[in-house]
Amino acid sequence: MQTNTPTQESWVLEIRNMTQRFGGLTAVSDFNVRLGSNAMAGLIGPNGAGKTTVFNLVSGFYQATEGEIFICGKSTAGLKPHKVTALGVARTFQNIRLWNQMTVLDNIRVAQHGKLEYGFFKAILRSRDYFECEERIEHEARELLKIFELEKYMEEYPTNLPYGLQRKLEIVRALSEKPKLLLLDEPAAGLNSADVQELIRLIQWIHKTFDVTIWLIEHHMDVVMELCDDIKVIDFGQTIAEGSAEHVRNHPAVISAYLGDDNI
Ligand SMILES: Nc1ncnc2c1ncn2[C@@H]1O[C@H](COP(=O)(O)OP(=O)(O)OP(=O)(O)O)[C@@H](O)[C@H]1O
Repeated sequence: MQTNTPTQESWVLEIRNMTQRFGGLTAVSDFNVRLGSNAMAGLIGPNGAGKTTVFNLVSGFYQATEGEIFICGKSTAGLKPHKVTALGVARTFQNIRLWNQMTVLDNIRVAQHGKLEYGFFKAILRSRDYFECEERIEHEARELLKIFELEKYMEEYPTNLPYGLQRKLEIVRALSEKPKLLLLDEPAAGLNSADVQELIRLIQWIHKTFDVTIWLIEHHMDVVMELCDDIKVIDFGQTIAEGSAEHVRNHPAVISAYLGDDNI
């Protein structure tokens, strides 16, 4: 999957020959991908195909059994998730993972602490750096919530928000980390059709407005087909097709993988 044809070093994400085994099960097999800056790509496949495993590998939750992953040319080998985040990867989850004991505002503020410019001692000593940094984080969090029209929920707890807004908040939280690569794992899961349409518009707007590469897993085919220029299809961990929505939709291997599934 190649988008915007940048030079070799400037792929936002490059995965080379990645394989992931869990005991005797090969969840992902010889997987390759290249995403350039500002790409909007999709990863689809039937249940259990290996999609979330790919995201877990890219975001450092798993270390690949074989192969390599590069974020903007830097290898993620051996890096813990927070170090991968620092390289510019942010994600959302299939099942929303917000911090429900914190307010909406604090969810955004805390997410930004991965990129703090002051250290432990400056925090203890309450130095000027500490206060300036905290002020900036608070300001940015408020601005972001305003931009996404969530400011009236700032002091609410996430569970008090309608489900569609919780999904949106999770995306905003991921964006607050200023990622170069945003991984969205089934953002439309559980949404009604009106909310799905709103989500499509939201993702299109984010893509147009922010300098970020978006990679999306989604079971709603209309969402993937409408949003993504480039779609990769996997089944039992193997890549079975890739290309435009039109190409993938009519590919015999894809039709066969989804046979009996009304979604395609
Ligand atoms: N930590 C793990 N340990 C053992 N097996 C795992 C683990 N994570 C995933 N698997 C297995 O790997 C395979 C791929 O799972 P994965 O969750 O990546 O699929 P998926 O395409 O995201 O599925 P779905 O669309 O249903 O979410 C499945 O057979 C799953 O049971």
